[in-house]
Amino acid sequence: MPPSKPQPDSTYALLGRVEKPADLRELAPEQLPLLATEVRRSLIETLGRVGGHFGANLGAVELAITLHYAFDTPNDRLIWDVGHQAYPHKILTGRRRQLDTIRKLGGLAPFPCRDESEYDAFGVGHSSTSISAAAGMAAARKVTGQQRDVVAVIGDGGMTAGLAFEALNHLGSTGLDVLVVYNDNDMSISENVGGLREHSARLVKKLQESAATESLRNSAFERPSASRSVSAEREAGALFETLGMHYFGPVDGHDTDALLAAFEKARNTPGPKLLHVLTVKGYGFAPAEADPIKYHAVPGFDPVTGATPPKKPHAKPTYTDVFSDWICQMAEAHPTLVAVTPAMREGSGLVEFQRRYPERYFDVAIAEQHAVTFGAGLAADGAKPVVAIYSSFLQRGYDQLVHDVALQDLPVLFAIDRGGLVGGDGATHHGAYDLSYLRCVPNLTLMAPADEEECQRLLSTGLMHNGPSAVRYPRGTGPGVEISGEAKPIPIGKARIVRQGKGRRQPRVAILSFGPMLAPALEAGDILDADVVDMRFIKPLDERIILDMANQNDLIVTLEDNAVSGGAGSAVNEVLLAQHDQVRVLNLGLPDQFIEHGEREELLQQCGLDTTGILSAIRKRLRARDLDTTLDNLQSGGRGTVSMTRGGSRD
Ligand SMILES: Cc1ncc(C[n+]2csc(CCOP(=O)(O)OP(=O)(O)O)c2C)c(N)n1
Ligand SMILES: CC(=O)[C@@H](O)[C@H](O)COP(=O)(O)O
Ligand SMILES: [Mg+2]
Repeated sequence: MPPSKPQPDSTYALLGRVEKPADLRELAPEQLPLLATEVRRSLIETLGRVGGHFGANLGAVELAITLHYAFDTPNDRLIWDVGHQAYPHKILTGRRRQLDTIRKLGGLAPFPCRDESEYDAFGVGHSSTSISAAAGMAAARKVTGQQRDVVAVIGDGGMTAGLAFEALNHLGSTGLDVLVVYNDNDMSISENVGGLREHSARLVKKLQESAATESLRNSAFERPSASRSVSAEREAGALFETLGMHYFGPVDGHDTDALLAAFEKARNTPGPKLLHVLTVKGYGFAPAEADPIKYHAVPGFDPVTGATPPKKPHAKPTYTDVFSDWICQMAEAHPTLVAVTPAMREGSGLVEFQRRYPERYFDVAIAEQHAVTFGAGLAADGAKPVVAIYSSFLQRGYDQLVHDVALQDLPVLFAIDRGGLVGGDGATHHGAYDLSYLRCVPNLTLMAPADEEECQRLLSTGLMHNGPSAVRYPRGTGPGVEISGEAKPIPIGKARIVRQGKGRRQPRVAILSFGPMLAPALEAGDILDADVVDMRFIKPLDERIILDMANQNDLIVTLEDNAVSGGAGSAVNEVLLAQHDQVRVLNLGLPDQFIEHGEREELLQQCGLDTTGILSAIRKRLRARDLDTTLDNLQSGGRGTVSMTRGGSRD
């Protein structure tokens, strides 16, 4: 049966008729402001219920409408940078009715995703990729002979990254016809920082002074009127013009007529061009305009008052809170300690640190590569840098970590948050590879705490260590272990046996757990009467404990919330292959595939990394004929062979 046609929705006079951009193009330009109001209403109503990225979406409503109106999507390519502001685009491209599934297991992806819609021209999640991708598409158009426009939309935060500048520098010299829409709301997740931001802010101020400022609505914000001084315009564009881009703007990004006129003008100017658009983060919802940091992403809220659910009393601290307390405490004792964040102050737990030690706090903007090498420079000349960074964003600073920090053996401490599965942000944001990509780097001490107290102690271990080190912890809360506050360093490379099997069961099993997997490891260990070890260090490994466990057990199980390929389990395998030849090994971790979005617990279950999945994988391995054979072999005094099984998914 053909799919039934969606019925027009009477809740929304115009939006109810828009199932795809072609419907939108049937509307008259004068109808677009009303459509914008309806898209905004839909966003507020839906995200109030289910949560998600919010403020940036409210700010990009008119942009999404007018871009789809003016350009022939999906043939014309529309690339959203980061993609956290692409909900209006999803609404207008046939996904309005599924918006309440966004970020949930099996639901809409958190960001544009090529598998989800033909309108999602490029998959995103990490920032500042859009101009490079657009340039690539424009170059592809040239060699394939396709006819299409290519448009990238990038925010002022996204524009601070080296990658964006690399792309502009290249694009400007190519002559390729690409429109870059620079969506400037003077905000990153927190306040945007840096010279480009200051330049832009000066310009807006000048425009406001040079024209009769008009308050477009009854809002806390005032934006520049259409008339502006020629010199201000020239100044605004100078940087981009220097790089070879035609500069247009700035334009009021909430004025649909102004946007359409600007697109028309840009379209008639061939070559690489940049349209500077001024918007307000949270536009149209007063609480979000007043507090864009809080409403960047929300758990849900009251659609009238904006009130968000109160924090539960006695809620456990998150690992981010644990880090936050630790770094403030350490800063008191270590006057040369400095904190570095690439634009993730809130998420990385540095709000209080900045308040107390503003002179030792560095937000370097969305610039992970620079953050890491900046840390190397700090360390080279005697400061104690703590680079607080999300696991998946550190991927961008990998060469800097290897070349600038580790190779020179510089004492930079990486506080790596969001290790393992993060939940609703999905495949782009899971910290699924850090143990793999870090454990091969010489000189680096790599640690993963199993609980809150251990997190502080390992952070201190790293801080006291005269070489590069990294402590990697997950998003959200831990098991709720009481924190002593002493944050005493742990001897490097020392694991701890948390549970000793009583030898009641045969074959005997030892579980070597890395980081937050200790809780399910212990549950499984209780049921199997297994030895359970909290490894704490991925590098250097506690080889003594590994070999003892191999000598005392028939099966070694390694457990981690990192990719099983090349992860902590692989490190254990290397030790056993080199130094032991009579033990079976089962490696459990994330499978060799990209993990989608959903609740962290749901995803862990899907990967077979909850207690049930772990037990089932171990039992399957114990039942396996080759293990029985080896056991027979061992019992009869023969030599078995070391055999590795790589797990990751459920039986
Ligand atoms: C490489 C990378 N670093 C950090 C982030 C986290 N992040 C997501 S959105 C954002 C702010 C982006 O600011 P902007 O581009 O101005 O968009 P706005 O939210 O203001 O619309 C940041 C830092 C990311 N997604 N990717
Ligand atoms: C889009 C983006 O990259 C950030 O907004 C990210 O979603 C933040 O994640 P946390 O909620 O884990 O801080
Ligand atoms: Mg911004």
